[in-house]
Amino acid sequence: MELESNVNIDDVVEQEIQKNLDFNNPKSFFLFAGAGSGKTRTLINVLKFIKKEHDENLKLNNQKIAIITYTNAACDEIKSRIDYDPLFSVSTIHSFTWNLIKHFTTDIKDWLKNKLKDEIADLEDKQSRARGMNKSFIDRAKKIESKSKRLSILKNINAFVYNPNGDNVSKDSLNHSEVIELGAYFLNTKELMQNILVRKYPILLIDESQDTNKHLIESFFLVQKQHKDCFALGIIGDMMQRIYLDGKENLEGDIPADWLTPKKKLNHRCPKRIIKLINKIREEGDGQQQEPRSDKIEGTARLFVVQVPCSDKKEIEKQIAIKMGEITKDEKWLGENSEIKTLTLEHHMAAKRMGFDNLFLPLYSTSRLKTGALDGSLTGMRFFTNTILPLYNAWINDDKFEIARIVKEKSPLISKVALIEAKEQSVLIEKANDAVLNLFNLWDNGVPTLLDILRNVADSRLFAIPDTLVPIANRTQEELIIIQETEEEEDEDKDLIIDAWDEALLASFDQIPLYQQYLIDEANFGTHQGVKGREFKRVMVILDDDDARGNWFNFEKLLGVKGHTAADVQNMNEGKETSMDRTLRLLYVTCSRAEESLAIVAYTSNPELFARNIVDMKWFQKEEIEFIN
Ligand SMILES: Nc1ncnc2c1ncn2[C@@H]1O[C@H](COP(=O)(O)OP(=O)(O)OP(=O)(O)O)[C@@H](O)[C@H]1O
Repeated sequence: MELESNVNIDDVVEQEIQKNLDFNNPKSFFLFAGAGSGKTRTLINVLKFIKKEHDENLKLNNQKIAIITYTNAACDEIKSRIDYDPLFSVSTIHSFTWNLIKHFTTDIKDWLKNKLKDEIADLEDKQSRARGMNKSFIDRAKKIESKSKRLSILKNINAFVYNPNGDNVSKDSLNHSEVIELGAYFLNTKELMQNILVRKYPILLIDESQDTNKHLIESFFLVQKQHKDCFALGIIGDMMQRIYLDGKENLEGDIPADWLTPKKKLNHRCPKRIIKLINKIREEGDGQQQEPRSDKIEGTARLFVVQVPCSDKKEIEKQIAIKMGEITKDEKWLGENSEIKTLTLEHHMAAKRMGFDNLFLPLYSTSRLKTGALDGSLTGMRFFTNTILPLYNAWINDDKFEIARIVKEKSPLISKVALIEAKEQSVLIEKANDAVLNLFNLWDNGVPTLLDILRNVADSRLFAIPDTLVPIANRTQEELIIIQETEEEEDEDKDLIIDAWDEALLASFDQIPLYQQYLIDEANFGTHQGVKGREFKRVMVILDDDDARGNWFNFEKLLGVKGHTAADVQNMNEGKETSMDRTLRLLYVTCSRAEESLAIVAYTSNPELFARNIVDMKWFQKEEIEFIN
């Protein structure tokens, strides 16, 4: 008997949202949409409906619909699918927030003035209690100096600048987190800002809401609450796919009772077997379940359990791919031309395997730098990836035009102002050329460290040094000696961010292109974060706590091979997030990328127990598990 098709069962979700898009009485909604449920398609259909039904009215009122997505690529995709219609303003959270606040120069100045004053007072207080000259003392002095300088030039700024995709190192610029903080602060405290928002955009739709900055999400919730009659929020997301630390925990639980909460049931991406697995994984989380499309294939999921310690992991994974080729009869698992996406749960593992760990790990292990290290937005990192690396590439390709273009665009030595003020412009240009030559002399004796490069650029002033790196770049010889001599001292007031950078900058410059490749996900090897929203026919998910290090993720604990620590138990009792929650979510995200077949490779100290637990949890059947010793 032919099974009845279910492929249209989610049409009601769009209809429900559309029906409630009444501009005289708008209803906010939280659309629950699990992996592969076609969020983008729903969003586009809703936008097309708005265009058809409300275009004229919106134009008459000079209003637009705002859509916030997570990445520039997602913005481009949506814009192209709505034919670049100006009725819709599609942007990332950073550019949306900046457009909202950018004309409030005086208010931004006040906010920044207070923030800098507080920070300086706090640093001075610590300085006054310091026991003597040591690394922390020197670092703090540099920070006081640079913050005081920023404070003193505030009054001269006529307008702030900010580029969501840029370096933001000029004196009048704001950085990414300042823009987000300002947005949330203004929305919470300024009625005018709220009115501007709701007047301009009667509907604000937020995609990937689980990873959108929690402070801003809360501010948008507040605006909605205070402007219910003329403003609706549409939040689209899946809490099981929350990856960044910035996102709001338990977003779903905070949705007001009068909102619509439609749910998509279908998964259009994965085959039946894999949906069964991700449903089981999800049972351990929020319990939401999906249905496969009735026209989907069965697909394949296999678990390979590897005893650790073991030798060559690369070879083991190669053999597993061959086995998957035999099981699935799919040649693309095999050989040189195989098309497999290997995903890891942990960035640590990816960094180590790809060889940029010295650079990445110190930053990634520091909680305030973690998200920036993951998405490549740290200004300190961008200095190397977006200025030095392109310059270096131009240098090895002997591309003089490109070198000149980068220097012209970025060097304060030949900035417009400097050239206007100069008596002889040619002198400045020569100085910039010498600085470039001098920089590349560093490569004469092998690949320099990032610290060598930083110091060289700080000396020549070829490029502006990002604020975070200034204390490190400007250390004098005497200070370096004191730092060396006092390095081992215990100091509870030490600056974790500077310390992390101190360690990261010891990495060789060679690690920058590898990190960059990882960021833009060119490598065949990725992590959950790089593959957000993507899909691949064949997926190999690697679980390896040994390589993962640290207590951020731990699949052996999740699967009962290792016991919970006292801290885990305490966190669980207090309802706080644990490494098991995070691991579960990442497992869900990675496994749900597979369109046809999936191999999970688990490196574990106790293969028998691991396999037994996983069978008990009904994630896999015995026949689907293979042991590798
Ligand atoms: N109504 C539909 N009919 C057929 N295919 C669909 C439908 N909706 C989505 N798809 C397809 O299903 C796949 C998953 O869709 P999409 O990537 O938009 O899901 P998603 O909700 O963003 O998933 P995730 O959160 O896992 O990234 C895509 O290949 C998409 O083209």
